[in-house]
Amino acid sequence: MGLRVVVAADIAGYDYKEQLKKDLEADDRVDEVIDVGIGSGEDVDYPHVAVAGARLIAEGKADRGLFVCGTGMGVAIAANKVPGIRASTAHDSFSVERLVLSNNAQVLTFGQRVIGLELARRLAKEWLGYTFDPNSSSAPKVAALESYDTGDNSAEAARTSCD
Ligand SMILES: O=C(CO)[C@H](O)COP(=O)(O)O
Repeated sequence: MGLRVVVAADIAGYDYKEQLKKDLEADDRVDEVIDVGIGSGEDVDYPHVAVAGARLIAEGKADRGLFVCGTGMGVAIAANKVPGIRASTAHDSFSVERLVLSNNAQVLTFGQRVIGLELARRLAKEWLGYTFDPNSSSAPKVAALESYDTGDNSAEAARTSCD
């Protein structure tokens, strides 16, 4: 089964979002692209579109998010406000890989004012190819993140590497 990817952008990320959306729609690994805005002629600030997109993932209606604003940082910060969501900007190949394989992040963000369009398109393609391995050495660290999110303090009680 292919991925359901939600895309979102403010006005500073709109042009990239439109191109990335086309790329995703043409990609065999993607079953569905859900666009939560902004649409043409709209102007909605980044916190609102990013939270709307992240909520779809938290509710199980989408698997991943690709969000764009001027820097990528605003949409990432906003998406991370939604419990269960892990989002970050990544503008290089290694970071995109680790965002999935280390952090099991559902949301990748780009800054339209920071990264070139062709690099963003290439990184988005690479991103689709990664799948988190729940048996990897990164899994307990992601579980610890989740436990801080839910307020379950079991991971903090069992922590081994920060003392
Ligand atoms: O990049 C943004 C937020 O991180 C956004 O697209 C522009 O925000 P602003 O600099 O506050 O206008």
